[in-house]
Amino acid sequence: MNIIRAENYSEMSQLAAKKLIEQVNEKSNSVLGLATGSTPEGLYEEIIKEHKAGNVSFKDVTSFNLDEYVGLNKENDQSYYYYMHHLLFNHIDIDSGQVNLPNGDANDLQEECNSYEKAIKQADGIDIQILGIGLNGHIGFNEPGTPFSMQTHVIDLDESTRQANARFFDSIDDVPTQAITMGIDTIMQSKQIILLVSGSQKAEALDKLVNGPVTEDFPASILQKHANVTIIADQDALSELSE
Ligand SMILES: O=P(O)(O)OC[C@H]1O[C@](O)(CO)[C@@H](O)[C@@H]1O
Repeated sequence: MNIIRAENYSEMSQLAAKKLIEQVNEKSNSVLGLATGSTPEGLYEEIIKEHKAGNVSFKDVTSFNLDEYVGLNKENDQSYYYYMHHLLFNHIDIDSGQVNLPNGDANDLQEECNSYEKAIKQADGIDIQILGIGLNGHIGFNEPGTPFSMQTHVIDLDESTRQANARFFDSIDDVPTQAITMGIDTIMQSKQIILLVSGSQKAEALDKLVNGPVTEDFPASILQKHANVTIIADQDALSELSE
């Protein structure tokens, strides 16, 4: 794993934007895997800035997001559909027909998972996947104990994940109990992975990801087995990393 040390959140976001923009400028029809949560917000701000400065175009790009809450429709301001459109897609020239998120409001969730997985394969896989990490080691919404062999599936959210994400909702009762997420196998098939980590509260998770055993009890540990992973972390997140 390649580890890039950033001074702070802002530098982490700039370095990540640079990598993603390089990818798109090299291959205009890149397939991007995108993440939500607090961590990539700065990355999306940087991308918008660079796009507005004329340094990158997304008109031929396809995107697939990692996950979506079950039961929230697209208009719900807590859905990841809403997040992605408001924080990124509405501000760049990506074709709205080329952006993909799982539909957490689908009648048949299993069918939705199957067709999402199929769409990724039909796009010839993900060129570059952006990841954050949960405090419990989740990537996407693959909670501890999720088999590494899983493809896109419905997951019951850990109570700790619901608590961690409650900050975005009016109350913990409003946090969905399930999500659709790309599986670990789906994520591992990405050609390149960029994982962003910021803040001292993620320091222990980062150390476990890099130095701990590869185990389904800590899903992010599987990244040790991927051939092309870059971790971009800020000083606070790096504070517990044993060399
Ligand atoms: O960046 P945050 O908000 O700490 O979230 C960490 C991870 O949790 C998720 O938001 C899912 O809970 C992931 O998409 C994200 O990478």
